[in-house]
Amino acid sequence: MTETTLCFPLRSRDVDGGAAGDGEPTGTDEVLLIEKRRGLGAGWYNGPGGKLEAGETPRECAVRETREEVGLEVDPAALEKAGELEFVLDGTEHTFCHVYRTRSFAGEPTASEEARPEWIPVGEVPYDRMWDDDYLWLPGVLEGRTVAGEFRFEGGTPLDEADFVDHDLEWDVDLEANSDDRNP
Ligand SMILES: Nc1nc2c([nH]c(=O)n2[C@H]2C[C@H](O)[C@@H](COP(=O)(O)OP(=O)(O)OP(=O)(O)O)O2)c(=O)[nH]1
Repeated sequence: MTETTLCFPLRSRDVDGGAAGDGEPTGTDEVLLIEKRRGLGAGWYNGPGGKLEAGETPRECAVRETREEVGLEVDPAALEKAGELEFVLDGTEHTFCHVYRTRSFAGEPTASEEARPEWIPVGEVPYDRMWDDDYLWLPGVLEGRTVAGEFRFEGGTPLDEADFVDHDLEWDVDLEANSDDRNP
């Protein structure tokens, strides 16, 4: 079983010209996604993230991966735990993923060998170019909700070539109580 993280940085954008065309600013939320260039899920959009290193907490991992992949410095204390997702492959737990969101970060996203970053309005997230389960949980996470989910895949490794077959989801769970961390 691999323990991983995902981090979804969010920002508000003021856009001129509301529906009424009265020039009133309208807020729209954007999320920083990456187009993953290599490894598991290459070619698909996702949040920055990756595998925990030895001795690292999930929160530390989310901060490090976001820095390494897109050069954004997120504030660990302000990372909000948004989800805990289990990916099961052929009946065996394959990956446990800690999901975070944040509005507190510094710097400008920059492309790396691993990732091409892109700010995308939350209503325009390209679910057809993401993992097959993401449309089930990411919209709620981007709205500020918390989720615990199990997603079952079949068809052997690698996980990103297996078929997504079914899932269980629980919303508005108390993740802080579970704590950051299955890591001792
Ligand atoms: N959004 C989303 N992310 C997923 C799903 N399944 C899954 O493993 N992930 C995440 C967990 C990890 O953050 C990421 C896997 O990337 P990774 O960075 O660990 O894998 P990699 O092979 O590129 O690893 P590395 O060589 O860079 O260490 O994908 C899914 O169904 N949806």
